[in-house]
Amino acid sequence: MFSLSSTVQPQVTVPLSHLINAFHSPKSTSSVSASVSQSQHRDVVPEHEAPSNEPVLNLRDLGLSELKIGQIDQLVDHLLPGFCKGKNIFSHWHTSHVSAQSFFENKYGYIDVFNTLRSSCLYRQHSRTLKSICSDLQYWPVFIQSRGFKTLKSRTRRLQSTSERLAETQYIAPSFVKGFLLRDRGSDVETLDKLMKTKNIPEAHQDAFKTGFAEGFLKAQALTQKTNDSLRRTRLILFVLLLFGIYGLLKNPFLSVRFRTTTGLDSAVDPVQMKNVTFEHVKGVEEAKQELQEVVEFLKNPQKFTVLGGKLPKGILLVGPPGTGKTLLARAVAGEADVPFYYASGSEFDEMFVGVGASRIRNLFREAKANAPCVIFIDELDSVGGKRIESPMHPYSRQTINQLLAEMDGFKPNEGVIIIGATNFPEALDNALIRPGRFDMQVTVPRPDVKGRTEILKWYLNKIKFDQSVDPEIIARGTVGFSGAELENLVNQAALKAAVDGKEMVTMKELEFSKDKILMGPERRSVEIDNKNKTITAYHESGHAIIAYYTKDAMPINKATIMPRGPTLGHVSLLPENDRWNETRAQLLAQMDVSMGGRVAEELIFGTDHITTGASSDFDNATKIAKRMVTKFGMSEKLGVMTYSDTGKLSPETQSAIEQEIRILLRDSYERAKHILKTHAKEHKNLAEALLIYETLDAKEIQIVLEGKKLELR
Ligand SMILES: Nc1ncnc2c1ncn2[C@@H]1O[C@H](COP(=O)(O)OP(=O)(O)OP(=O)(O)O)[C@@H](O)[C@H]1O
Ligand SMILES: [Zn+2]
Repeated sequence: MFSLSSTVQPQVTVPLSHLINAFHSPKSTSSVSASVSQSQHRDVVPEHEAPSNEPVLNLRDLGLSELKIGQIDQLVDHLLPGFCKGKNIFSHWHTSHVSAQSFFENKYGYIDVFNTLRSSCLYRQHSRTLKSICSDLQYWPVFIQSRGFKTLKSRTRRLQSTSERLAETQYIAPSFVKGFLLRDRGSDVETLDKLMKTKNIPEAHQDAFKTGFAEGFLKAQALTQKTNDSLRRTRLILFVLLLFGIYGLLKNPFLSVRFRTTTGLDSAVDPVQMKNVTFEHVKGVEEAKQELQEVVEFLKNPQKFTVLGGKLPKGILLVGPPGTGKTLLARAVAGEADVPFYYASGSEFDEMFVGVGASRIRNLFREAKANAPCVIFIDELDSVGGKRIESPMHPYSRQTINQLLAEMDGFKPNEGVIIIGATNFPEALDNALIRPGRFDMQVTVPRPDVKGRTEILKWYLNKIKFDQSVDPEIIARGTVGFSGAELENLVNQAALKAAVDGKEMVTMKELEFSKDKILMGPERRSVEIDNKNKTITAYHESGHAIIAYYTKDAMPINKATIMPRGPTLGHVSLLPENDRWNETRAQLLAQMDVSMGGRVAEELIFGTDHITTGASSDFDNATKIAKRMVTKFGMSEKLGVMTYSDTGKLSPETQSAIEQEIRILLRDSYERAKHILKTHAKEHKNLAEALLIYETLDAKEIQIVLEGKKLELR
């Protein structure tokens, strides 16, 4: 039955919820008539509004929280004699709230405070759930004065026992799960009622039962607190992980490049130890290697050079076309001297953001100086050290180059830092960079000559399996103007071709094939060329070959083919015996004659009406040679030994004189070619027919055909 002592628990706020439970319990556990009376009562009460300025106090404030089981019963009995037996008050009177109260007052001589309390708080909004009412009544409106009593001792004991029990509960399930399970306090209160009813708990045990229930509630509260703590901890851990994640992403090479780009903080390049690259790896650039040898000596033993007070260059500028081995040489210098090698590309310093390029240069030099002796290599120096022109594309280039100049001035020549710069356009460099004290030593790295090309080809051929019949010199002769990188690529392509064809070794055929592919583009085997066009091409190409063969100063023939390749339908290749440093007038005229051979052949064999467009590039070539002979080489009697650079600015007379001379040279060449082809019409026909059968003929085969011998069938 109603018992305050059993519901009030020694904890600050909790007992109030249970107090509601206590108020609620007579209703739910009383007889049917009692509940009827209450429901009617509730019907009436809603019109009644409790005073809004009710003083509110919790049980602790009232001192009731410290009461032991049974003590509150006594207290209530004392204050309200007969209250505990007074259920008939609620059940027998079908009166309004006000009259019920005054009746009570008349009968007992004091106001029924509990009725007031019930009417103002509990039943004011009867449609609300028990749970919400419980939360409303965290505080108990009080109309009577009361004194509380507590002892420190009892309080300590209570706290102890609470924490002990809490600890027990914690091990049962994860705290956040408990938090969820125990959050619904309202339903707990309801459950207590039901439990009391359904379990038929004897009156003697009800106190203990309720105490236990209240303690459970306390644990739930403590667990909720614990859940909040653990959630906070989880959030903190997630935040720390997020920070780590962001840091990790920034360390990622791809993103860090972006990071560097925007901040320029970490721009120095890690040094690379270049032991495995030596001068032995760089072929065909003997002069450059000799010049760099003294730098290697200096890096190995700086004292030897400084004892006599001599100064070595701070900067060395490697000048040469792309792919000729400038980077390789710089690496070889570091490798020979066994010092760290710092690589930086000029374009890395070319930044849109102010100060970034300059700060990178600073970082690079700072690191290098700390690791001297060493080599700093700046590739594409022109992109950082170009002339300091104001350009919207490179707004801060001035700053960067100034920083580079300052850094180069900033260390003594004997500190052991050697800066090697490389460029394809030395003329584009800022003059301040190439004055003595900066890049004051220039080393030219030219395209390799035929000897150099042969060496480079041998070097790379030795890295693959090749047939003994391979003659690197022949390939070298046919690859005039190739750089080291292009020759390396040629050998590699030949190896790939051999692999595709299922061969065990690379032969001359694959090397020739890859040379033509690089020079003229890939073969177009799939192209269907009709017989008529094939025949025209065969006579056209044999025309070139016949002129080359029968002209004294023409280059030796290497090969003739009617296999379409790149934009051409066929071609004849000629090989100089050696790289030509100079060309004679006779050689130039011979080249023009060979070019004319194609068109002359078409005209002689098929007639003027059937000449084709296929000779246009031949004429281009011949015209260029004739023009240079007249305007540059002083090889025209009429115009004399004089150069004419900008023909557009010349007087009309001079212009027409130049034009006439070129015309005469070309016409004479055409006539000479015609004469040769008419003279060797038979050989011309034989060669064309052989080409139609074999598609490609090498130098030896051409010779056999032109000597009138039969070719062995392949
Ligand atoms: N003289 C050479 N001897 C051997 N290999 C060479 C030579 N020249 C070029 N190579 C090959 O070509 C590659 C590219 O050459 P490298 O990068 O040194 O040329 P580069 O002159 O620095 O070109 P760029 O001016 O384009 O930077 C080298 O790694 C090497 O494999
Ligand atoms: Zn031609």
